Amino acid sequence: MAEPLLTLRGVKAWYGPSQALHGADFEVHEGEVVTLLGRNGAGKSTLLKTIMGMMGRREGSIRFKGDELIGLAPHHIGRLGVAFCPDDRGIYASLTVRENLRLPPVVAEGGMSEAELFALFPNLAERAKSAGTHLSGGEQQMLAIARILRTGARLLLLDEPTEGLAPVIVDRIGELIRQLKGRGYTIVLVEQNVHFAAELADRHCLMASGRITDTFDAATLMRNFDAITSRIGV
Ligand SMILES: Nc1ncnc2c1ncn2[C@@H]1O[C@H](COP(=O)(O)OP(=O)(O)OP(=O)(O)O)[C@@H](O)[C@H]1O
Repeated sequence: MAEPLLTLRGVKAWYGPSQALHGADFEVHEGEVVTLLGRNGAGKSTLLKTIMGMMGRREGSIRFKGDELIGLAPHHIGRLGVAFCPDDRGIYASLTVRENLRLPPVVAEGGMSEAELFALFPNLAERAKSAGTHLSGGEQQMLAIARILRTGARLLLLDEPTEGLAPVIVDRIGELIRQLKGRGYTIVLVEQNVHFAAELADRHCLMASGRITDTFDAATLMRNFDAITSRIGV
């Protein structure tokens, strides 16, 4: 098998004096959709933030396409083609949809144009001039994803994209992730909604106490759904 696109070995990270990752090992191959599942506080969001260089202190090794990311600043990691979509979506209330969309710098060729994005997200096209705060939760999530698709990043780190959204919007996001996979994007998805994750991902990694404790392929999760979901408390 080819080298993974992203490889974490013994990754540790701290919030001030408090350690949140305790030696996480994880890898993702190009074109894969992988979920991080686990109880609240297991370290899923922290793992994404650590990959993106957003944790003050981190140790271990994070290799992306041959580059070591530990020690690099977030903007530098972004320029290598990694993009992060935070769970609070990070939409600027005082900016319009179009301004929010144009905020992150383009880092590589092959990002989607505004016209392509507005075709993919017709709701955003209709609201191009509206302020970020006037969007529904679902529209804000779409905008947060659209924004990173413009940059040309090919590794997308999505933190709970379905959180707090109505079932019809959750379905739309699932469909979007499938389309992105079809276009060859690599996606790491933090998800509490295991039903949603189970239908989308190639692989599932369980986290507990700041480590990856198990990895399952999609078929194994489906076969052992009840046992696995009870382990992660959902
Ligand atoms: N800003 C912070 N300052 C200090 N500790 C934090 C901070 N954010 C998270 N933690 C701690 O780090 C650990 C991992 O949290 P993290 O948010 O990564 O968990 P998670 O698996 O994403 O769960 P959740 O779904 O609740 O976000 C927890 O013990 C949490 O209390």
